[in-house]
Amino acid sequence: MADAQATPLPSILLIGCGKMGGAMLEGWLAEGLAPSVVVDRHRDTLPAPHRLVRDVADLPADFRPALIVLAMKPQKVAAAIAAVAPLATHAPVLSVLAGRTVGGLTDALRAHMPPGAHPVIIRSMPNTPAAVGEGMTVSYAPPCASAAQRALCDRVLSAVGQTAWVTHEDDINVVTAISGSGPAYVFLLAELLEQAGIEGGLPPALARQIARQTVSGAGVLMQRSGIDADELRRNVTSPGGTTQQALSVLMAPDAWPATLHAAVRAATERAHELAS
Ligand SMILES: NC(=O)c1ccc[n+]([C@@H]2O[C@H](COP(=O)([O-])OP(=O)(O)OC[C@H]3O[C@@H](n4cnc5c(N)ncnc54)[C@H](OP(=O)(O)O)[C@@H]3O)[C@@H](O)[C@H]2O)c1
Ligand code: PRO
Repeated sequence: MADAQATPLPSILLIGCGKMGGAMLEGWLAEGLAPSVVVDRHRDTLPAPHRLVRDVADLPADFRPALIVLAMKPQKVAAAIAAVAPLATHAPVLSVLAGRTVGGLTDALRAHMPPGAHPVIIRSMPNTPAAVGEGMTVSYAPPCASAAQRALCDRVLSAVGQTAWVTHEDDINVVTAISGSGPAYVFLLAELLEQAGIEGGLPPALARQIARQTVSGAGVLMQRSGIDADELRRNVTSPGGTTQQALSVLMAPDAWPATLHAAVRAATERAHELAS
């Protein structure tokens, strides 16, 4: 979260301002981003002094960002590489692309750089709660990244939530399957609870209200109390009561424990497949 004593947010080139790039940008704008440039085909407006362009071919010639953030779909990065390469000789590149490796991105950029030039790529996996300053971002910095470049990325990412670092790049794929994709699993839980309420005969508006507030209230309780999740679960579970009955279904070995582990494995494998 924002730290009043922290250094100001630097000037950024953000390429791709959709669900994830847009979520991070919300947080950065709220915290006073230095004059920056956003590249996106779909965004309509950006408050001054920031500049919005539709295509990397339209980057202002005078613009020298302190950090380049890649936030397009992994399959779309190739189209931006040639335009990014000249800027990446001066500024580190923070990639939030699922699966794409530091080595793959480095090779792609170097193909458009003078001989001997070496871009610095920091690979991060944020999540969309960044939009409200409650993100979780885990990053990997290769050995060629300086302490200052790493600190710069941490400053930018910690403006939109919590940060952590891993020392093995491969761990980012598991992180992707848990905290990167994880908000979707939680939102699915809210959807299913709402549907169950409607099927149980509740008015739809009430089913929606209780599902949403239960998911968000439980999250806030977990965060503020610092109590372990299993203890918080036991606090809800009266012996012989309703919760125990429900949990005997959900916690059966072939139910949530198996399903969630299989889901995380599937997402991790997909992150590996996207690697290049
Ligand atoms: N969504 C998440 O929860 C999440 C979490 C962690 C990481 N990520 C990563 O973040 C990246 C973006 O995901 P997203 O869900 O935010 O995708 P998204 O909503 O599709 O946003 C990407 C945006 O970038 C635009 N774009 C891509 N290349 C461009 C270019 N060369 N010039 C101008 N605009 C360009 C896209 O426009 P077009 O559609 O027209 O190309 C789109 O508006 C992915 O690599 C993903 O792995 C996402
Ligand atoms: N969204 C991206 C995906 O689904 C990466 C994590 C969350 O691939």
